[in-house]
Amino acid sequence: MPKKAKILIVDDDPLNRLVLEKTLGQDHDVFLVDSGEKALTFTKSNQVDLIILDVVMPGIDGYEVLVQLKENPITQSIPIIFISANNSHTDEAKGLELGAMDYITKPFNASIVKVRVRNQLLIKQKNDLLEMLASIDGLTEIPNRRYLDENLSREWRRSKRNGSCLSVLLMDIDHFKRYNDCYGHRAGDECLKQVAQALAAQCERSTDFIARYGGEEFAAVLPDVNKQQAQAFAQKLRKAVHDLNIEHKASLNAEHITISIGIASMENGNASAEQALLEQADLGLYAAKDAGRDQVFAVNL
Ligand SMILES: Nc1nc2c(ncn2[C@@H]2O[C@H](COP(=O)(O)OP(=O)(O)OP(=O)(O)O)[C@@H](O)[C@H]2O)c(=O)[nH]1
Repeated sequence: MPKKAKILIVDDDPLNRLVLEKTLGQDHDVFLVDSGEKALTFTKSNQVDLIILDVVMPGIDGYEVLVQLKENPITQSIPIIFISANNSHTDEAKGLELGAMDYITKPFNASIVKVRVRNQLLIKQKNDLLEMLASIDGLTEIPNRRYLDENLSREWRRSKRNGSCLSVLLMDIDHFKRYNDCYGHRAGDECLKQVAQALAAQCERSTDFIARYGGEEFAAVLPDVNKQQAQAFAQKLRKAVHDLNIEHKASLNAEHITISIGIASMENGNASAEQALLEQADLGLYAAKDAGRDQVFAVNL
C-alpha cells in the first residue's frame, strides 16, 4: 500500500479544522494545529508533505508563517496551500507571490480542496524524484559530488554550532589507471560500481553517507564521529574492498583491488571550513599512498 501523505492543517477556527480533517483524513494522515506558532513548532520536529494554511489568525498570520517556513532549508520545499476568507484578487496574488502553491477561498468546496491537494502532492512527488535523481551518480548509483557538497556544508555548520565531532574520509582506488589499462574501461566501470556499493553498504547509521567524489575517488561524511572512531570505520571500509577480492594483476601493491584512505576529524570545532576538512583528508590520502597504498592515514587538524 502506498504511504499516506502527511498534511498539516493550520486554522484557528475549530469548525474549519473539523471539516478539512473530514475532507482529507480518509486519504491522508492529517495533523491539526490552531495557530501559526504551533505550525512552526510542529514542522521543526515532524516531516510533512503539504500544509494547508489559514491566512488570518491571532498571533502570527499565515503570510508570516509562510515566510518563516521558506527561510528554513528544512521546510522551504513543503508545498503550502492558503485557505482564506480573504477573497480579493490582491490577497490571492500576495499569497501566491510569497510562494504558496495554491490559494483556496472560504467557504470552500470539499471536492475542489481534495483535487487541489492531490495535484500539489503529485507535483511534490515529481520534484522529490527529480531532486533525488540530481543527487545520485549515474554509474555507481551512490550520492554524487553535488550531494556531498550540499550535505557536508550542512553537517559542518551543525557540528560547529553544537561543538560536536565531524569526520571526513577521502579514499581512492590504488593503481586504477593500471586496472583500466589491463582490463579495459568497461571492466573499470564495473569495478568502480562494485567498490562504491561495497563502501556504501558499510554505513549503518542514517547520518553517515559515502559519495563519489570524482573519478575513482570517494568521500565519507561521518557526523558525531571522532578521529579514533573514524579510523576504525576506515579500516572497515578497507576490509570491505579487500573482501570483494577483485583481481588486479597489474597492481603494484596487491593481487586484488585495494583502496587508500585519508581522514580528517573536526573535534571541538577546530576546522575553519568544510573545505579545510576535505583538504586535510586529501593530505592524509597522499600520505597513505606514499606509505605504500592500501593504508589509512589520519591527519591532525
Ligand atoms: N573506468 C573508469 N575509469 C575512470 C573513471 N574515472 C576515472 N577513471 C580512471 O581512473 C584513473 C586514475 O588514475 P590516477 O589518478 O593516475 O591514479 P591511479 O592509477 O589509481 O594511481 P594511484 O591513485 O596513485 O594509486 C585514470 O586512468 C582515469 O581514467 C570512470 O568513471 N571509469
